[in-house]
Amino acid sequence: MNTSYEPAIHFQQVSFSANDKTILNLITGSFPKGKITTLVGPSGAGKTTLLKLCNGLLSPTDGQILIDNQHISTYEPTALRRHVSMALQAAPMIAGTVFENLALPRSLQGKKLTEQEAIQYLQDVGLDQSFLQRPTNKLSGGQRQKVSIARTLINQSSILLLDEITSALDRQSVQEIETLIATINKKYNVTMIWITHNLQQALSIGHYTWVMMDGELIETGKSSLLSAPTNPRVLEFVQGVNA
Ligand SMILES: Nc1ncnc2c1ncn2[C@@H]1O[C@H](COP(=O)(O)OP(=O)(O)OP(=O)(O)O)[C@@H](O)[C@H]1O
Repeated sequence: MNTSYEPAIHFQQVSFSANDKTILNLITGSFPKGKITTLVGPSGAGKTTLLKLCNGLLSPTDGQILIDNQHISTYEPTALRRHVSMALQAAPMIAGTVFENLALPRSLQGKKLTEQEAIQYLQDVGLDQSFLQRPTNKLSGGQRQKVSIARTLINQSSILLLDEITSALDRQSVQEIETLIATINKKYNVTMIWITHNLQQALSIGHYTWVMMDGELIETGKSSLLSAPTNPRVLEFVQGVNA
């Protein structure tokens, strides 16, 4: 990984075990500020576990995690979740309207979101104001993902964790979400860590990539490393995915 970039998140010798099983083993590396880094690797490699360590949903068994140069444990948990937001494949929503879902992050802080602000956030994700009063159970998969992303914008998070947000979507929605993420990344300078099984997506959208296998970080660097891997384990993984 190019060390000339300021890290938004730094892992130093981080390990994580659960039920006597080592899930992550001595992970050291950084996620550059304002850039999109993809996390790729076979199923069970530990990618989601690593993401959960980044926003305090899990705590390391060993090692240190720094968020914006500050030890993760020094953040108050709700402040950390605002600073580091997460969007999931299922885009979980509360029953109710899009507006109620957008207002949720604010209401949890005892604050209000105006309709005008909500419309602005919807525009940011390419949805018009007619969506405001729509029930979330009437949204398509792509629209749900857009609302879920808008909700993270309301937190004004500087770091966004994306866990396979396009894997359940049709081709057109995938393209729309990819464009949206690239636009948000540039517009708000948000650092993004994106788990994807789609190597083409990792190549085209990610600036950097982490390749994980069996709980270890086996390669990091510019995402172009995925197109011509020199590391034999990465090559084997890429050939397996493309087979
Ligand atoms: N709390 C836990 N206790 C025991 N094992 C766990 C726990 N959480 C995760 N694991 C195991 O750790 C490994 C890594 O899981 P993780 O979900 O992080 O992988 P992943 O790379 O995100 O996989 P996928 O691509 O399939 O989502 C898996 O074998 C999983 O079964």
